[in-house]
Amino acid sequence: MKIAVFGTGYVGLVTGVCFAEIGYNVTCFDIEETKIDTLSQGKCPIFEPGLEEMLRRNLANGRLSFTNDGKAACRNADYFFIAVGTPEKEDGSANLEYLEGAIAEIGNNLNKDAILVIKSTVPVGTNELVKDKLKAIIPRELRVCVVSNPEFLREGSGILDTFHADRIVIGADDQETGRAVARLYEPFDRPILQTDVRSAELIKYAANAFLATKISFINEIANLCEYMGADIGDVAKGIGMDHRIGSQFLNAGIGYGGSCFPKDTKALEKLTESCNYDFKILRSVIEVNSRQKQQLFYKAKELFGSLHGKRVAVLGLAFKPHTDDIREAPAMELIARLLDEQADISVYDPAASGKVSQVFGSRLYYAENADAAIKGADAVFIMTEWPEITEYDLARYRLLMRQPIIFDGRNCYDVAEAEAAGIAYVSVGRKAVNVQVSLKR
Ligand SMILES: NC(=O)c1ccc[n+]([C@@H]2O[C@H](COP(=O)([O-])OP(=O)(O)OC[C@H]3O[C@@H](n4cnc5c(N)ncnc54)[C@H](O)[C@@H]3O)[C@@H](O)[C@H]2O)c1
Ligand SMILES: O=c1ccn([C@@H]2O[C@H](COP(=O)(O)OP(=O)(O)O[C@H]3O[C@H](CO)[C@@H](O)[C@H](O)[C@H]3O)[C@@H](O)[C@H]2O)c(=O)[nH]1
Repeated sequence: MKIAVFGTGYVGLVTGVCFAEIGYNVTCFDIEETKIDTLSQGKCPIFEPGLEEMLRRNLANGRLSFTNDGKAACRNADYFFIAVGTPEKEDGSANLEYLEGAIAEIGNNLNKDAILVIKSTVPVGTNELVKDKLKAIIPRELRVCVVSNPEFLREGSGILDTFHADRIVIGADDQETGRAVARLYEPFDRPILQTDVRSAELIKYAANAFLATKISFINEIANLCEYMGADIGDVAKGIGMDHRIGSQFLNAGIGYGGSCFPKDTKALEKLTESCNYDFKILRSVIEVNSRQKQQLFYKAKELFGSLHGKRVAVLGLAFKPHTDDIREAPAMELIARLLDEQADISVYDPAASGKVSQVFGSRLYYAENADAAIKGADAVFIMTEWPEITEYDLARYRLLMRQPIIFDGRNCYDVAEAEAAGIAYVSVGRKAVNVQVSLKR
């Protein structure tokens, strides 16, 4: 049995590697030649602990291979897993051009009956369009069934999430095809939910929209805490202890980023237009997030008046720890604003500096470590809660900065400790100490 995976981005790579790990024969195809070359040499272009070892192991045992030859990838494949990107278009809707490219490649090279499984996040109704497109290209005697199998892994923990998935959703209009895909997943021994195709497509958007809602909700409560003199740490803990609410995704901060929540919430909003439905909560979630991303900057502006010529250090650039992904990272938006203000910026991230330098080039100073970034700074912004940043000794800010002022978007430090250390400390949803600032309304 042969599995062909289309797309070797994060999802495609983790899917291919994990299927090989449980014993399947997997060929991964991508249109990017350099990516295929790198992967064929056992080098992982993505930062994730453990992924490169698993990649190498399965290359060596012959279960995993990479190619940019579409014909070779398709030949004799029983299952096609589509994991190409579905990025945001300018109007917020999902761009399906990569999906269309993959479908054309498969349609033109198919040589036997197969099952096509769509892992990419796609608007409701896309699987049906894919089915129609394929039907129009493939030889009449061949049969391809299309199945929706949305992916729920998180960046940085993709392998763990695959082997410990809360659920595997399989949407098929033909029960037998759905069961065939379910059997493929049996070795993972995780709960499987079989649904119709449209429900599976919507589950993906609904899950991301719900998680984004939880984040925007707690960020609004954090803002209320600042106005009302409460502490978001205690409030989040107090509500999260109710099992009906749950404690996860209640970390207030500088808004959600990454390659999924921002694009998928906007795509779902766009999708509601097609049925003329006003999804009021979702619209607010998006708005709240965009305002939240600006809060720390506004607080700094209020404090300094002008940031022109100020030495500013940004600690943490990735949209979250344990990844080098900077897509929609709050730090990127902050840096753009600081550059507009003509601040003098040094940055540090354990993994993402290389990617940031491809965007901002020599306009930033890329420090080797946190010490070098904050040395001589007038202000520090903490944007990603990497362990080495959350564990960074408070006393070093006093020692190394020109004046110890921290804008902490991830609530890394205890407020009382920052106060006792004589640091001007501004965090989210907690009282500012040794300084006075207010929120942007
Ligand atoms: N990144 C995540 O954590 C995550 C999690 C769940 C779901 N998703 C969804 O999964 C999909 C893929 O996400 P990603 O982050 O892996 O994307 P990505 O943009 O990192 O990678 C997509 C890959 O597809 C390749 N590609 C484009 N056209 C192709 C074609 N015709 N044939 C073969 N390969 C082609 C690109 O070269 C690229 O390597 C998206 O729909 C995304 O929304 C992503
Ligand atoms: O309490 C929280 C939790 C997360 N975030 C932020 O939310 C964003 C997304 O975080 P996370 O969900 O951990 O990362 P992703 O890798 O983007 O994963 C999400 O997006 C994927 C792509 O669709 C889905 O598959 C996953 O289930 C879903 O969690 C990041 O900016 C986090 O900083 C918060 O601000 N507060």
